[in-house]
Amino acid sequence: MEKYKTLEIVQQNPNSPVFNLHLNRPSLLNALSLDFFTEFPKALSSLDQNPNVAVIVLSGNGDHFCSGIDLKALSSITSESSDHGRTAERVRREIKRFQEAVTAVERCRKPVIAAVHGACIGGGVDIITACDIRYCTERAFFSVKEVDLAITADLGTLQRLPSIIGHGSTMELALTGRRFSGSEAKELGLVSKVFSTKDAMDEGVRAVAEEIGAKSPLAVTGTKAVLLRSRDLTLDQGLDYVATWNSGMLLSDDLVEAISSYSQKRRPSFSKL
Ligand SMILES: CC/C=C\C=C\CC(=O)SCCNC(=O)CCNC(=O)[C@H](O)C(C)(C)COP(=O)(O)OP(=O)(O)OC[C@H]1O[C@@H](n2cnc3c(N)ncnc32)[C@H](O)[C@@H]1OP(=O)(O)O
Repeated sequence: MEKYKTLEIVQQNPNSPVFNLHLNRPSLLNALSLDFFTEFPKALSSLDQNPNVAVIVLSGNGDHFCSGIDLKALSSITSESSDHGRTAERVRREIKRFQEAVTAVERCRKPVIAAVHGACIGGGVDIITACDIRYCTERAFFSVKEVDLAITADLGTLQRLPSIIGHGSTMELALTGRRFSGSEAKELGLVSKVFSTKDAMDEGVRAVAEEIGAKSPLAVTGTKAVLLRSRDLTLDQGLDYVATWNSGMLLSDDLVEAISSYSQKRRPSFSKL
């Protein structure tokens, strides 16, 4: 397994297709450094390419999920030179690079589940809104904090959060930057479930991930791909897209196995992707 400065990949059980990806700068509450934006897409791509991986669980080492952009990294990308045009072009390129790093979660064919405890602030919210499923603990707290740093949030929250919790709630959270709790995140639909403790969340999320990991990899990756694509299409275009997708993917060994295991009353067994 590759080594990273800001991340850690753990396979808890060698027979399991569930891999954990940990944000790993716990002394700085997993603040997102420049290295993170290079390493995160690399780590996701390596998990995506690894046939032993079916599901990825993203969480934070230490007491918090993520305290947002590393405030030192932020000052390094905005440092001024005398040429405003060139400075602006460089800053734009950096923002695009950071955006691509977050979008790597969506580019990964395999489901990525966010498990949030403690703080999930700014860039942390950008990351979890790109994830496929979100859970948190009772002590988790969230903030779309950018407005308080005089920043228009630019790594995906303003684009992805509305389709998760609606335009009005996104506007209110992004304009106020206020902190909200795990239970409010559940009420809003940002997370699917709130667990009482981190241990309970780790166990509950692992069970969900194992359940998804035992399903047809073709159907799981197809579901992720089609749902994400359909978000940005009209209904008719989305239906057309899935018809074309399934004309290529439906007639698979997985379909034969799903039907025969059902009639033989046994658990299906699918080959890796
Ligand atoms: C181009 C732009 C791209 C992206 C932009 C993204 C925007 C954002 O992400 S906006 C959000 C930025 N983050 C914040 O404003 C959060 C700052 N942190 C906090 O508010 C608090 O740390 C806390 C999360 C509420 C937790 O508080 P507490 O438990 O009291 O811990 P602390 O003592 O404050 O922190 C411990 C240690 O970590 C350092 N630290 C925390 N957050 C960051 C950070 N984001 N960047 C750098 N360092 C951070 C903090 O300074 C402490 O370090 P010491 O050396 O011990 O002082």
